[in-house]
Amino acid sequence: MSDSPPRRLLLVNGPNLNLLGTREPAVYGHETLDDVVALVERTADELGYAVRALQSNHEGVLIDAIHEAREDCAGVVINPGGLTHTSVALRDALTGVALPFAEVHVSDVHAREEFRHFSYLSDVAAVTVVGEGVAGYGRAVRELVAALATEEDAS
Ligand SMILES: O=C1C[C@@](O)(C(=O)O)C[C@@H](O)[C@@H]1O
Repeated sequence: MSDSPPRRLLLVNGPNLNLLGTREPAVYGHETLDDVVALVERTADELGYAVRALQSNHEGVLIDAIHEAREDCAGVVINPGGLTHTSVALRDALTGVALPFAEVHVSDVHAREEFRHFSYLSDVAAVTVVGEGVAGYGRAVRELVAALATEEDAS
């Protein structure tokens, strides 16, 4: 009999997302990173999941946290910030631990500069939510948990 998967999600916010609320409010709105964490915790809690939240401006710190999540998390909700458009290493970390993940962007990256249109993560993400503001993190949690349930049913 296999152990049931842990009821915990890792929430990862990458570079510059600590500035949410004051950073380019016309693009990212007025809600803060604390608001993001509270929303993700509340939504996950309703679905029976705990959350470990991490924000870092350093790619290696994000990669280490993703590696560690393999030990005790069922999935990852990640806004990689600018690393979305540049980081093969972050993609490799996520595919390497083989945890289903939801990619979130507060802004509509497809309606912005062309260099934001490409994501190194989207084709391997279980869920992608773009341009719904901070509320998009809530949707990402719900859709990721639904994907995890489908996976569990199939196993
Ligand atoms: O830092 C960010 C934030 C972002 O991921 C978003 O949430 O809309 C979009 C990225 O292009 C940008 O570099």
